[in-house]
Amino acid sequence: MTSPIIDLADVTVRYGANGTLALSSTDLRIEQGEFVALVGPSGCGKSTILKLVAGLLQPSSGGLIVAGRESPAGAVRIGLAFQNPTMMPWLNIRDNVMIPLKIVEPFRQDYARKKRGEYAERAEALLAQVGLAGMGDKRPWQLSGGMLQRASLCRALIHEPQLLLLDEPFGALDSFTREELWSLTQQLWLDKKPTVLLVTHDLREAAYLATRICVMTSRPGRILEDRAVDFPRPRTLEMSYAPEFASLVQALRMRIAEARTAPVALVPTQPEKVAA
Ligand SMILES: Nc1ncnc2c1ncn2[C@@H]1O[C@H](COP(=O)(O)OP(=O)(O)OP(=O)(O)O)[C@@H](O)[C@H]1O
Repeated sequence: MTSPIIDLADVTVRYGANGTLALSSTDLRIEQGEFVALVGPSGCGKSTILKLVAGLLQPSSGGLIVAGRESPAGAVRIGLAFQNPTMMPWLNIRDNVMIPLKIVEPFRQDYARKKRGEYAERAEALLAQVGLAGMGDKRPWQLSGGMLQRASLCRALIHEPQLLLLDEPFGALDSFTREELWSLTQQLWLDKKPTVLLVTHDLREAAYLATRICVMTSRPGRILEDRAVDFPRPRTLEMSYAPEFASLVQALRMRIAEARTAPVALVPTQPEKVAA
């Protein structure tokens, strides 16, 4: 058996001394190439897990291993996309997409030396793949929300991350655009098979995209239920209206409703450090 790319073992996160206990006794193992959706009541700690895995936060107690290391920084190439695709307004879309290549090694050195043209072509190819052919010269304010989110996906993928962290990336979009981007995200995952951790409130989205769905308890969050999603690929919107798909979504909805009304009181079992 291979070791997991992400391994949280009995993790606690408290924000500030005597502050919010966001996670308690949280265990989560994710194997390379999985597409895991984290769902649960609002404020249960989903984004906190993403921040831990991204290396933006340290556990107050418990163990965190990402790609075999205790510190995620530098352990693995990570791509990030959030609900609000923040773009640098002074850069065009192509240059925004290329930002990770200017920052992340080994691309950084080559970017400075010789490969800018080659990288620009890579950005254009990705933009074309997400339906933004010819948009590279536009400024962020010239694009719609859906177009910006597509560009943000390109930026998350341009440096070929082994780990893709998505925090409600489609939450602000209308339902038609959102569903288009599900299909696109599925295709991008099938092409390169990065490990994906997706935080979402949209249970249809989770069922459409994920190989596994982890339902969390209300805060302090931990994994309440861990379900494999076995629908065949590529999944289609038609499939998302089939009875077995609808019953999965309904079961998840019920589970989250239970988690909201019956908060689980948990006491940390190990000495805590305090998160910033
Ligand atoms: N930097 C911080 N300082 C203090 N408390 C925080 C901080 N970040 C998050 N929290 C608190 O920790 C808890 C978990 O937050 P987190 O953002 O991880 O939840 P979430 O499940 O992603 O929420 P939502 O579904 O509403 O986006 C919440 O009560 C939140 O208010």
